[in-house]
Amino acid sequence: MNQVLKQLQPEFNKECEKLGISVSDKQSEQLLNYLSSLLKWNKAFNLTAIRDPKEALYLHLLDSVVVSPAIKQFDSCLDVGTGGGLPGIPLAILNPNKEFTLLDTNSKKTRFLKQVVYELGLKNVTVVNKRVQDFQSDSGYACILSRAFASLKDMTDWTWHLLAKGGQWLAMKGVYPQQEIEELAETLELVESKQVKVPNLDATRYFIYLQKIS
Ligand SMILES: C[S@@+](CC[C@H](N)C(=O)[O-])C[C@H]1O[C@@H](n2cnc3c(N)ncnc32)[C@H](O)[C@@H]1O
Repeated sequence: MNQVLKQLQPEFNKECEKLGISVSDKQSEQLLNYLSSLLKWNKAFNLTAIRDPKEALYLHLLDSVVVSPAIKQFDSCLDVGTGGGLPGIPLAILNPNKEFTLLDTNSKKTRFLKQVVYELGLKNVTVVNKRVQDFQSDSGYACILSRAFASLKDMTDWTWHLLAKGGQWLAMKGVYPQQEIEELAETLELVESKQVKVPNLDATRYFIYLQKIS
């Protein structure tokens, strides 16, 4: 593991505890090993603009960890436009009993993800290299989530066929997406919007839950 991250591990564990998110020693190791790989392979795979380990710890890892309580009601999740695995990999580490599919159209990124899943021994993750519009699933997903992916309209249009009956979309947004909500089709409804504070992140996070109107 990256030595700077190793030194930051107690701080990371404390932040998780303050957030009320329980992280075992093994999960903490896996989370930091994942971040370490992301930073190590960044140059080769072009995974993130953030290069500083401490910044990445807060802006990537903790920003993903805070999603964990928000998906507790879902047993299967599709992380669409997952990039280097955010928030999908941290969520899969923290929720070994849920199934995660991490999808991205960029084959370099999915190659990195397959390697990470293998190295961390994650049995609950499937990595898919496809445009989401071309991806099919038999049973669909209870939750389709995304971080920094697309407008709410594009996200829901492109993944409409992948949501299981009774499922919900969960979009992570940096500002409240009033305009995007107004542009949504009448066949969709806003279930809930939650404001979430991420440690060391000046901006507020908004979790937007959407569902189909039946
Ligand atoms: C800005 S990155 C965000 C990555 C990650 N979710 C994060 O928060 O760091 C958006 C990702 O969406 C992927 N993407 C864009 N359009 C896509 C599509 N139609 N289907 C699948 N992936 C797509 C891109 O390849 C890119 O990796």
